[in-house]
Amino acid sequence: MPAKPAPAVSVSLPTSNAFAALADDVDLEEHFALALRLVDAVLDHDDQLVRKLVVDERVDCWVQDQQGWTALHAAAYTGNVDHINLLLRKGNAVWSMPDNLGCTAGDIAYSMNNVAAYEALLAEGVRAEMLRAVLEAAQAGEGAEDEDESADAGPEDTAMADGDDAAAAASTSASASGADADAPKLSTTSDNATFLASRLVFTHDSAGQPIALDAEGNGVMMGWESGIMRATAERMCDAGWADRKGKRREELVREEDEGEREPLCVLNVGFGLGIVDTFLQEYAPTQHLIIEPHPDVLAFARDNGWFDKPGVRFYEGTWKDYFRALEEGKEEYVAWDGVYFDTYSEHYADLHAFFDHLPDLLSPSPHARFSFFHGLGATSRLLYDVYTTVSELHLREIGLATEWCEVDVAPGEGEAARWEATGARATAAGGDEKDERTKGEGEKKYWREDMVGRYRLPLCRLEM
Ligand SMILES: C[S@@+](CC[C@H](N)C(=O)[O-])C[C@H]1O[C@@H](n2cnc3c(N)ncnc32)[C@H](O)[C@@H]1O
Repeated sequence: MPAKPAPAVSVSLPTSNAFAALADDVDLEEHFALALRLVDAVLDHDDQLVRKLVVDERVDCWVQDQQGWTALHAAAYTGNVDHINLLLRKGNAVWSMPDNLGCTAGDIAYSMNNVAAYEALLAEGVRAEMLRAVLEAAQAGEGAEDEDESADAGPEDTAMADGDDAAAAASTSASASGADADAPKLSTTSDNATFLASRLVFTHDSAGQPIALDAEGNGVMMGWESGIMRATAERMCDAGWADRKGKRREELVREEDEGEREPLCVLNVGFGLGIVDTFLQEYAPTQHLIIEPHPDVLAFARDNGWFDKPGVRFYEGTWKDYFRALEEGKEEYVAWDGVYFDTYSEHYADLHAFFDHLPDLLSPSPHARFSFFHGLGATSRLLYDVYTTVSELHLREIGLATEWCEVDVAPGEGEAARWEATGARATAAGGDEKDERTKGEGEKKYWREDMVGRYRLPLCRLEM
């Protein structure tokens, strides 16, 4: 956990665009010296100087010292809520800025047990992210209007106008045609179209667990996530359908045909290694639809017999394609008793957009449940708490109540077996020796258990 910062002796000048906002006649060295003085003034509890620097001198509160601390980190460390509020309201402090160890101010407050400071930063994060969602939705709406106006445009032009899809589709077509050699390289982890166009490797980690790696060596799905997937399937299905477990499928079908039992229909978005689908199969669902667009994942599923399982059907496309197909009447609406969402290289805005379809997807059964993989902001306590709250608020807006259950990810297994998210140690257990992706040195963790604690499993139901 973070230590008290060493005195700020020097700072390297960032190359951020924020400098564009500074007038030419401002002496930058002096500007940064003042900003660092602010960090010290906060640590010294010097209220007068803090106010003078923020209000009168209009010091830039986002400037970081050598440890990456801003004045906001310092205020979180001392637990001074007045300073936090002043920096956020009157300064231009950024609530989510990480220090050199990846800790936000909120993470510092949490580690110091500064409860009021943590709550102030959490409230700021929630406010900021709710506002961001509204702005993004408005922007996407404007994009849709532009799309209508340019109905005669070619496919690339219309794709440009479609919010998140736009950037992805436009960049894919640009790189495929080689039209824009200077365009920034998109990552398989953050751009869905780039991910879907890249090759995957299915191998094993050092503990012999199956893993799927993307073209940059990042884990798309890891066997150690089985605990989360088992708990998810059980939480989604046990309340209404536990008595299907262990029964022969033919018997269940007969009982359904004779009206003695309700059918069970489940929808899973994102197949990965098919782990959650394997647990869902324990309930022998009447219908089990899997939405999956990646050709390598589909081939993996086919090779492992998933296309031959009774009741299982694949929709081979993205979930956005699926909703388009529903609208165009190419797919039939089904009332789903269980819906699970766990895709890759998408953003919170995508998950939020998926939420909006839930009232049309979920069956009226009192046992119908929705869940999603909640790895949102899982590198920081504050970010994880912010996204837990924001997703719950967004679900409430569309009439879903959320219950959170904490899950220990890999009980009984050593720390080394957890959160392995790359092919770093894959070769030991039979990974492909020739593939560079299984030979990495570093281990990129997308989850920091030390910061975040246990996994939070969301379980959502329509409020009747
Ligand atoms: C993390 S894995 C899912 C793991 C799965 N829950 C399991 O238990 O094995 C994510 C999956 O989502 C798929 N995916 C990525 N983008 C998608 C999209 N836009 N629509 C649907 N599926 C998507 C990926 O190809 C991948 O198979």
